[in-house]
Amino acid sequence: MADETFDVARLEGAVCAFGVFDGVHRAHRFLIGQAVAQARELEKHAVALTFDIDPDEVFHADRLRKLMTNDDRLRALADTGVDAVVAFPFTEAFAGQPPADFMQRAFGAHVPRALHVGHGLRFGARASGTVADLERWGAVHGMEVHAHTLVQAEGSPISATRIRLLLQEGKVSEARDLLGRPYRIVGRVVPGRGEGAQMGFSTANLSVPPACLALGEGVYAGYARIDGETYRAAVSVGVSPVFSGRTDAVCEAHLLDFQGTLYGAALSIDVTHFLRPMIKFDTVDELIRTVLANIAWVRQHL
Ligand SMILES: Cc1cc2nc3c(=O)[nH]c(=O)nc-3n(C[C@H](O)[C@H](O)[C@H](O)COP(=O)(O)O)c2cc1C
Ligand SMILES: Nc1ncnc2c1ncn2[C@@H]1O[C@H](COP(=O)(O)OP(=O)(O)O)[C@@H](O)[C@H]1O
Repeated sequence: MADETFDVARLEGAVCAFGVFDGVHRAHRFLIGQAVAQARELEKHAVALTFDIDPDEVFHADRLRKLMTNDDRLRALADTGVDAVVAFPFTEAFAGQPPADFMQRAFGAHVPRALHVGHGLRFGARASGTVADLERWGAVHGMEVHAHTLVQAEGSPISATRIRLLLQEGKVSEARDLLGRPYRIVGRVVPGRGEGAQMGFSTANLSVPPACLALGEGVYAGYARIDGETYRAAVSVGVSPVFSGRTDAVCEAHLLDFQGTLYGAALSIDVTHFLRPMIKFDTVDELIRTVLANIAWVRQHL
């Protein structure tokens, strides 16, 4: 695991990969791999350089659908083979500077040896800074800039936006191909209406901020992790239409072979299969029969 002290002094002479890196998906990991390879060759530090929060949280909070929480993103970056992760504080004052000021503030005090970026990178006020700006600044200050074409899958670039669209449609296995790992839901278990147990299947209600639920409505299978233990799980995403008005849970999970209480626990679920859309059943009996059949499917296939 890399150093997570986020000390900007670590940029001095380092070979950096620079980006937001939501999802830390395959194209991100390729880019970071390029930086790590050059760092090893030059015997310099390899640094993943990012922001502490996703810029979209500041500028597009309304339509935000992140692939990862910021904590998970920083942890995943630390796990890519770099020596350190450096996160700039993403404030409007810092990120909203004209490109020239941004580069001076970001890199002026501790000039990196090289910066690896995606060729479409934008930064600074109104995202007006481009790779060409970085190259000009780099030429003056002794910082190489390597702009990479994004890794492609099935003829088009892998991007966080593309993965978000797949997830919104419930296409978890296509999303997994691009992410390089299953999509993960992270949340805390909160009390629900207390009716699940009577229906024959307890469900842990997960509190997940809408911005952190990129997955579309539907019923899924996956692996839930709690306190280092893994359980197979049947998961519903979206407010139950049968109980709409009486529940606001956006994610519920039944953990197979778990007994006990989960209230307050941090739960993560790696979602591996789409089972079916959410259904507005006419009767609760029909709902119970269908969910029990979904749970049986998970028992058999996972
Ligand atoms: C695997 C699974 C699938 C579900 N599918 C549906 C569904 O298709 N339609 C629906 O209205 N609710 C669905 N639910 C939600 C259940 O109705 C809900 O878990 C139940 O009402 C218990 O709620 P409570 O925990 O708040 O008491 C599903 C729940 C799970 C765990
Ligand atoms: N196998 C299980 N899967 C999920 N939650 C379980 C399981 N066994 C026990 N629980 C506990 O039961 C709670 C859910 O019970 P439930 O009757 O559905 O009420 P609630 O309305 O609080 O969701 C969970 O939050 C968890 O603490």
